Amino acid sequence: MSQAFLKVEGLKKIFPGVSGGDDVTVFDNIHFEVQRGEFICIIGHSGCGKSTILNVLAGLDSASGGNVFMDGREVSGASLDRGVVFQSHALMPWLTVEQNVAFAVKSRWPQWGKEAVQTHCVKYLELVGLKHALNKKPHQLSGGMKQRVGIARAFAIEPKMLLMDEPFGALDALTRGVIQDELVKICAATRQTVFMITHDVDEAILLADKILLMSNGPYAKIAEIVENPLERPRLRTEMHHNPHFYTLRNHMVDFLVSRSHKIAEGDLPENYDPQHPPMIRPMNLATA
Ligand SMILES: Nc1ncnc2c1ncn2[C@@H]1O[C@H](COP(=O)(O)OP(=O)(O)OP(=O)(O)O)[C@@H](O)[C@H]1O
Repeated sequence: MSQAFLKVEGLKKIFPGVSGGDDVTVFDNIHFEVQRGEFICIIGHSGCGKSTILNVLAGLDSASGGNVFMDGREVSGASLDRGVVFQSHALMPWLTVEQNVAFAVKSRWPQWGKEAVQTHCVKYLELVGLKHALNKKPHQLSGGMKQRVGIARAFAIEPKMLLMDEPFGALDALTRGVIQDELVKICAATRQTVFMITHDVDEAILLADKILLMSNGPYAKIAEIVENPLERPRLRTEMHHNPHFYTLRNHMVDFLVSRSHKIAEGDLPENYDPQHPPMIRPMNLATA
């Protein structure tokens, strides 16, 4: 069998207790794999450790145990091989839209000339609908436009893996929908491998190939890996007509409102193996 593109083995994170309190094991024994070109979403209640996992994958935080391998190499420290998009767009306010993207592109390909950098930046800014705003400064942009610049910048460095921590969390529903559609298009065009945190079940169904369901902490677990059966291309405005949509949606909502708590209290399936969390296919949920 071929090696997974990203392999997470036995990941554990302990944060030291505050003011002499006990240490907290946020999660332990986390195992999962991501194949090249896959879009993975992770869903779980606040505080279960999703951002911590993402930061470890990005190389911005270190684990207390376990390993992460990407493309056959152990991840240690930040690298342009992994692009990150956070909820806050983190743009440089003194640079224009194009210059913000160009800054990252020049770091990735320092040998490129001015024209090559410009063509590359414009291509990605066009993909997120910002060709008209190349010369604007961040303070002249709406929240949604700023987030689009962050997304264009992350895709433009063509990272081996893109990590997104609730990128649309701060946006209104309408803007969120428009940018989700753009993300669907840009992923289809680039076949980018993505690991994304979201709290939005519908967003995960629209975007993901697989959804990792994380139980509550401490000692949070990857309780299930849900395969998304909805064929691509998916349309936000039509996918609720797919016969699998509500089965999938109800399964995830049910996890969040009830099973995620029960699992945290120790109510795990008898044959649960953290190294191979149950793989759920919604068309046969009853027997999964
Ligand atoms: N630097 C830190 N020091 C101590 N505890 C921390 C630190 N960072 C995170 N934690 C704790 O670790 C746990 C997991 O945090 P994390 O931000 O990874 O959760 P999350 O699932 O991403 O939450 P949310 O959905 O609210 O963003 C939380 O209980 C948090 O308080």
